[in-house]
Amino acid sequence: MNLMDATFKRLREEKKTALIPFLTVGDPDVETTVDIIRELEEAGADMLELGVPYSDPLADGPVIQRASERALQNRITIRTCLEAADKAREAGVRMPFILFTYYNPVLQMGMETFFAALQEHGISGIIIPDLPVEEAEELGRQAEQADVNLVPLVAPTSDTRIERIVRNARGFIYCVSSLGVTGERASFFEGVEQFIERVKRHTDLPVAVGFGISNGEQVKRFSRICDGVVVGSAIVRQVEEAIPLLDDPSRRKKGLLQIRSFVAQLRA
Ligand SMILES: O=P(O)(O)OC[C@@H](O)[C@@H](O)c1c[nH]c2ccccc12
Repeated sequence: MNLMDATFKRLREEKKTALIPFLTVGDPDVETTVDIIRELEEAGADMLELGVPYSDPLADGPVIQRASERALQNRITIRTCLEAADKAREAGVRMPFILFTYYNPVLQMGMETFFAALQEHGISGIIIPDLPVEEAEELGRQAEQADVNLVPLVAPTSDTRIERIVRNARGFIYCVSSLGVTGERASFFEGVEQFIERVKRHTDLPVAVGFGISNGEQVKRFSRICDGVVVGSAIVRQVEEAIPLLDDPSRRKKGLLQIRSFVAQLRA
C-alpha cells in the first residue's frame, strides 16, 4: 500500500470523494507550478496529476495543448517534473502525486530508469493515456515492483475490454466520462452514470471519473457514485488566465489566490 492507496482508504473512511486536479508542470514555469501545487492542496485537493508536457498531446483539447506549448518553452522533461514534485514536498505538500505522461517520453527515458526515478521521487501512480493494452501487463509488473500504481483509463467504448483493462490495475480506475479529447463540457452523454456503475462491477479498486468536469455542480454529481473526480482543463485555464498576474511580482499572490478559490469552490 503506498500513499495513494492510504489516501483513498482514509477518504473512504471519511466518506469523501478525492478531488484530483491535473496541472501541466512548467506552465508558466516550474517555480510557479510548485506554488500552485501548494495552493491546490490548501484548496482541498487530495492528490494531483503532474502532467509532463508533450509536443503531440493527441488526447488533449486546446487548453492543455496551449499549456504544453508554454511549458515546452522551458524544456520540461520527466526529470524536471520529478524535481518539481520534490520541491513541492520540501514546501510541505503531502498529497500523493500521479505522474501523467504520454508513452514516448517514457520509452525515451527507458523503463528501468523511469521506474527507478519514480521510486526515488516518491511518486504514487502513473497514467499513460496512449499505453498499448498489450504492453500494460509488462509495465504493470515493473510498476508493482517500484510500488507505483499504474492507473488505467477506461472509456465508454471499452465495453467488452473493461475486464482485461482493470485486471492488473492498481491505485484506481480512471473512467473517461466522454469520447474525444480533454476539455470542459457543459453536459455528459446520457448513460455516463451507468457506464461508471458497469466499471465498478468489474473492480474492487476506487473508481474516479475525469474529462469535462469544470464546476462544483458536476463534481457533486459524480461524487455521488465515484471515489475520485479529476479536473484538468478548467484548472489549467485558471492558470492560463492568471499568468499576467503570476508574472508580476506585485500581483503574484492575487493570481495564486484566484486559482485557489476556483479549486475551493469545486469542493464546496
Ligand atoms: O481536462 P479535463 O477535461 O478536466 O480532463 C482531465 C484531464 O485533463 C487529465 O486527466 C488529462 C490530461 N491529459 C489527458 C489525456 C488523456 C486522458 C486524461 C488526460
